[in-house]
Amino acid sequence: MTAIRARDLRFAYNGTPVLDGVSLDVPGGSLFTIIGPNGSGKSTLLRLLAGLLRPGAGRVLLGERDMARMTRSARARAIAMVPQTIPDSFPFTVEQTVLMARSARGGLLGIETAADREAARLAMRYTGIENLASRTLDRLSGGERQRAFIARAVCQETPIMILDEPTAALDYAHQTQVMDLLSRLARERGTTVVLVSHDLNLASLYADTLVLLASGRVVRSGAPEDVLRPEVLEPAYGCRLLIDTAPDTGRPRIIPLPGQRG
Ligand SMILES: Nc1ncnc2c1ncn2[C@@H]1O[C@H](COP(=O)(O)OP(=O)(O)OP(=O)(O)O)[C@@H](O)[C@H]1O
Repeated sequence: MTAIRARDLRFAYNGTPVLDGVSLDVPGGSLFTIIGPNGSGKSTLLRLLAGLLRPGAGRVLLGERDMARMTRSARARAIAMVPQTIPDSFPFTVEQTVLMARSARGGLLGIETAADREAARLAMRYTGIENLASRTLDRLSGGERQRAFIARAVCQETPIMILDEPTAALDYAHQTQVMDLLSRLARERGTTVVLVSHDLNLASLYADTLVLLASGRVVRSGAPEDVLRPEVLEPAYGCRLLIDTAPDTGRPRIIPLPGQRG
C-alpha cells in the first residue's frame, strides 16, 4: 500500500525554482530516506510532503486524500513532523513538550487526561528520556533536545512521521538508538517513516527505500544497493567515494575519499 504519493511537485522561493517535477511513492509501514547534497531541495520536499508548504504545481496524496483539501487538524492526526532546527530557548519541560502532541491530536493544552500522560510516558520511555521528564529544554544537550522532539512525534501517534535529519546532533549510540526506534515504529506499529539524512551509512543500514535528490530532481530511487553506487552518487555529490559491502551487515559501506571528483 502506498502511504504518500507525490506527483510532479514543483516549488520556487521568490521565483527561484527549487523542486523541478518530483514524483515519488512512499510505501506504507516502511522507512523511506531522502538523501542528496546541500541545497538539493530535501527539506523543501519534506515540508511539501508534510503539508507545511503548498506546491507551485503538482499534488501530494495521503492514501486517496489530496493534501491540499485536508484541514490543519486532519493533517495533524495524519502526520507528525520533527523539524531540522530545534529551538534551544524553549521554556517547557520535556514532559510538557511531549504532551503538546496530544493537543495537536485535538486535546486541550494544559488539560491532559490520564491516557495522555500515559502516552507521553511511553513515548519518553521509547526514546530513552524518561529520566529527563521534568527538565526544561533549554537545559538539555542538543541530542537530548532532539530526542525530546522525536518523543513528541511518537506521542502524536500518527500513521506518518516525517523527520528532517533526526540523527544530526547524535553520537553513535544515540544515532543507532533513534534509528532502531524508527525501524521499530515502522515494523511494530506500521508507521510510515520519511526522513532526510546526510549519513549515507545509516541510510544504507536502515532504509527500506532511498531517494537521491540533486538540483531539485529525483536522480535515482530504490533499495539502498541500487542507489548507493559510485556511478550514481559521485556525480550528484561531486566527490570521490569508496563503496564496498560491509562484511557483517552485507549492506553498502560508503567512505569519502580525499580530493574532488576530476
Ligand atoms: N525560506 C527560503 N527562502 C528562500 N530560499 C530558500 C528558503 N529555504 C531554502 N531555500 C533555498 O532553496 C534551496 C533548497 O533548500 P533546502 O533547504 O530544501 O535544501 P536541502 O537539500 O534540505 O539542504 P541541506 O542539505 O543544506 O539542509 C537552497 O538553495 C536554499 O538556499
